[in-house]
Amino acid sequence: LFNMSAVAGLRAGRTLPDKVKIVEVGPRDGLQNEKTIVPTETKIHLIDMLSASGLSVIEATSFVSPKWVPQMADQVEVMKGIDRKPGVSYPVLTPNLKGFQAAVKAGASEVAIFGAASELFSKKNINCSVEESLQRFDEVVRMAKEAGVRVRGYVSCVLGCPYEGNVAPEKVAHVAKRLYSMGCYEISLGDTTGVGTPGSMSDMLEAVSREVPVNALAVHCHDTYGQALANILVALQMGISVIDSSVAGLGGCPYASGASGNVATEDVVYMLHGLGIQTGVDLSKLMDAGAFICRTLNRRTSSKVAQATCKL
Ligand SMILES: CC(C)(COP(=O)([O-])OP(=O)([O-])OC[C@H]1O[C@@H](n2cnc3c(N)ncnc32)[C@H](O)[C@@H]1OP(=O)([O-])[O-])[C@@H](O)C(=O)NCCC(=O)NCCSC(=O)C[C@@](C)(O)CC(=O)[O-]
Repeated sequence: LFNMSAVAGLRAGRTLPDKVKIVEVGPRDGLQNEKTIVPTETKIHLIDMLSASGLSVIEATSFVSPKWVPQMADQVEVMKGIDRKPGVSYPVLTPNLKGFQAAVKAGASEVAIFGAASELFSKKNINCSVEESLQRFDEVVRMAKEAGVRVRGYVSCVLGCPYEGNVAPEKVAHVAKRLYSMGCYEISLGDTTGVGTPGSMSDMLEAVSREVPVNALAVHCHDTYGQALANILVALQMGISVIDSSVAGLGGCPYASGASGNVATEDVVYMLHGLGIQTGVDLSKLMDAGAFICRTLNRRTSSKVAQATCKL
């Protein structure tokens, strides 16, 4: 169904990966901003439907303050309730040691720390400066190493900040390098408000990949300006093979007003399969998961693929 010469053209002189790992962030990034509290059973059912679709990484919840993000207050029950499929990783966000300890107690074997390339965003999101956050994260990573827990690192605002505007690629590279040096196995670069374009994505990735090996990088694109798939294609062409996305395009960040959801996982999978890139994901089952959560939340899917095929 896809035009081989166009695919060959996209691949020309580039090394598009044969396989991509999708990090599904819908149950966490997608739901954290929902105004009404989503029942715990719904979250658990969504995660189980997502694992049944073949996704191998599903970010399940956050161990953050319930005063800051009330939607994630049932994190322990979610971790207890999910049917953990062998071979599937269920990372959770942990901003500090308190969150890390609670996550491990709840059975997490992978966590994510989340910093930013912008001072004001850091303050609004986790109530500390970028440097203070890196010191906190260092403690978390050290304890995680002792406990045999893998740590992923996020950098937010890599292509722009809702409070500071432009963010220099060198700033992103600096934070990414610090997270990688402390021991994060993967660094996810977040275009938190979806302002980036293929041009700014390419400039930023060039700067970051001078400091962090490209095979340790992931991109995390919000689709606010409709640029996410184009930006992801640029990342693939630059050798990145880990893509974050959210089923049905759920989400937005509570500390980045106006940010729409992540790029829809369905749309990413459709594009990757069209490029002949393996994901291990069954698109039809994934769309069932998207239809389930949209029906339950009474919201419209943001996935163009789901809209086109009427799996709403
Ligand atoms: C980091 C803090 C906790 C600092 O918040 P703080 O108020 O500075 O923390 P504190 O250490 O002063 O403690 C204040 C209270 O919070 C409690 N507390 C302290 N830590 C925890 C914890 N881990 N879990 C539960 N409770 C905690 C602590 O026990 C205390 O409770 P009190 O004595 O008042 O009853 C807060 O700012 C917070 O929870 N922020 C989370 C914000 C968040 O989740 N944002 C969304 C995720 S980031 C994102 O979406 C972007 C991303 C990753 O997707 C990538 C992208 O798109 O860019």
